[in-house]
Amino acid sequence: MPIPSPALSERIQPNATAPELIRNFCIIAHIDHGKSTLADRMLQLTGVVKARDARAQYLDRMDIERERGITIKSQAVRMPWAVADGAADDAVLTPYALNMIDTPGHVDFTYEVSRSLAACEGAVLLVDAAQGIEAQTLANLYLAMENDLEIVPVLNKIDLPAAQPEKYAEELANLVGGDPADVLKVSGKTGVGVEALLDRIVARVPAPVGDPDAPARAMIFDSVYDTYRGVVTYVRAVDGDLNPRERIQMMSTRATHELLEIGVISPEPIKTNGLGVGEVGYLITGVKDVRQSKVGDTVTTVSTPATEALGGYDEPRPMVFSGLYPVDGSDYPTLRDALDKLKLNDAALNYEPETSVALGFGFRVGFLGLLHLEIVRERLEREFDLDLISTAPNVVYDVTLEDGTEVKVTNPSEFPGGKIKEVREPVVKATVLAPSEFVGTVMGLCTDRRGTMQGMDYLSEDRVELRYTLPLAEIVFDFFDALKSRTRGYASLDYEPVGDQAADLVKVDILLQGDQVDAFSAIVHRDAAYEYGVRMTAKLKEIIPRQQFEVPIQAAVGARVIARETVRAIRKDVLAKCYGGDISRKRKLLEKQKEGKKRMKNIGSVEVPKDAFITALSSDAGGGKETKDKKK
Ligand SMILES: Nc1nc2c(ncn2[C@@H]2O[C@H](COP(=O)(O)OP(=O)(O)OP(=O)(O)O)[C@@H](O)[C@H]2O)c(=O)[nH]1
Repeated sequence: MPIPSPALSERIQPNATAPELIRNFCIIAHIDHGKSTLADRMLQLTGVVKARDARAQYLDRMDIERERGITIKSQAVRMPWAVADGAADDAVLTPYALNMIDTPGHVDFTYEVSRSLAACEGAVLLVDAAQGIEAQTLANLYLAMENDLEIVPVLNKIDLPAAQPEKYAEELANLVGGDPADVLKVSGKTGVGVEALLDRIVARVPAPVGDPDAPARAMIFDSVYDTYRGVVTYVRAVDGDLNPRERIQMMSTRATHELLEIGVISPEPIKTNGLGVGEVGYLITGVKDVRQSKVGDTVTTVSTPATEALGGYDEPRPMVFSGLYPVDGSDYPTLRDALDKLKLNDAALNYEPETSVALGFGFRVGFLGLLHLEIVRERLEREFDLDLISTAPNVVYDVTLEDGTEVKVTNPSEFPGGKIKEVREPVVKATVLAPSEFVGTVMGLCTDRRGTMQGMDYLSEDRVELRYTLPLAEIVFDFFDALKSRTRGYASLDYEPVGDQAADLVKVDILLQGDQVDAFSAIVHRDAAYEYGVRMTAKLKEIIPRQQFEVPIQAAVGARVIARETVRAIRKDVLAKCYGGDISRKRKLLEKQKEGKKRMKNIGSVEVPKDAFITALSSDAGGGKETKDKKK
């Protein structure tokens, strides 16, 4: 006989914190498969968020996150959930504490995803019942399996008319192993099946294990800058315990801090007397900069320090660089202050001043990827009221000269002109999932973008997984856009950096009247140089206003000009007053005019309004395509 379901109010009593009553889990999903909606529903069901306080995507706190409907920073919430154990007639309710760690879903933030996963014992693998498995479903699943997490497969959005729960339950069961009948079917929107999912989490996700008597060790999986409280560090305690007023030490840097406050989020911060084995909560130390509290680092106490850190951590490594310039040059100091402030909250942000002939004073900024670039730019414009222009994004190149000197190039205009022995560029391992009818199309695109095929698998009859190695630079431009448009939006993409490779790359310079315009220099494959040159010169011809003299626009590789356009001079009609007259007089006037122009050309320089550069750059920048697509 099934155990009668207890009343909801009985199930959400405050709960104990013994490790065996704790379940730490996260939800992993492809973008837009409904992770945040499901998380909201869980918060509401467990009484953590009262219905009247509920607002869409409670966990996504940043304005940008809410507007775009994406999760950038992970957050952790504790929820009470009691489960009936024992026989039907004398069932007792056991109160559990469920810690839900919300993870970002976008490729740019894979490192944050993997740290959040390391803080859990289980993962709800959420798949849209109308879409099926997508590239990030796989990428996140593999990350979860690497972390030995118990996977709870779940189909979401079963309320949609287009949902095909039976078909995708089978696909999902094939992927994670198990019976299609075991795949839970829920709707985050209507709440159907969510209680059963909470019960399944308690039943399937293992309780945390750790040694309560060992020196304290807790892993940092997120840290956020708060204007009032300084840095708030989210940790998962593994061994021992952390208590208020203790001095703690960061194991990677050996820096020590006093613990001012310790607590859990449910869903607002609640102070507690400490964090023990398996618990997830926050620490406040008065540190003012997130770089002193690094994601992936291990926290221990100064009095009895642990000797071994928990796993390693990666420094966030910028993959994509772009120049950021204020449209109004006098905003430069504001931009500098704004970047300094943002950096307090974004350990991955990285910048140094640079100047450009065309754009004036600005910064070369390193980002984790294109979405990161766009978010930073948007926050700068919105939170600091700045008008910015960003140059086309590029990756980092390692250049070895013939004399053995090695140069790291983050700005194409600094690409060395001398004798080059080798240029290396970053490559990624890309996974594309697409309906099988598009296999040829996807292969064609990847080959065009210098990809090398690594493998291909059929996930089901009509869905294929293609694996390629591709230069990151090729993805940075418009790969995602091209992929989506060629597959009518059905393909999905995920990629991760896997090192670098030597490539035949050249720098294409754009010259106006013989002068190099730094903002337009680009590093491209030798075979693509001509096309880039022709495209840029044609575009500039359209936007550069006509001058008193002729302006040549050239694209050059080294000293060799590969493309040329000319902005015609405004020709004053010197013959206007010359009715009739003989041809020699006309010729004389024209000769004289030509002389004058030559002089002007020599002494004058091209006057190009900054707007023209801005137009050219903004229509060329590859940024933002992924998010634009997402917003649909
Ligand atoms: N019909 C229906 N729509 C849903 C359901 N769950 C989510 N949605 C919708 O799907 C869209 C994406 O949901 P989100 O919860 O923002 O998706 P997400 O996975 O959190 O997205 P990221 O945070 O960007 O990874 C939204 O428009 C939701 O309203 C559901 O169960 N049924």
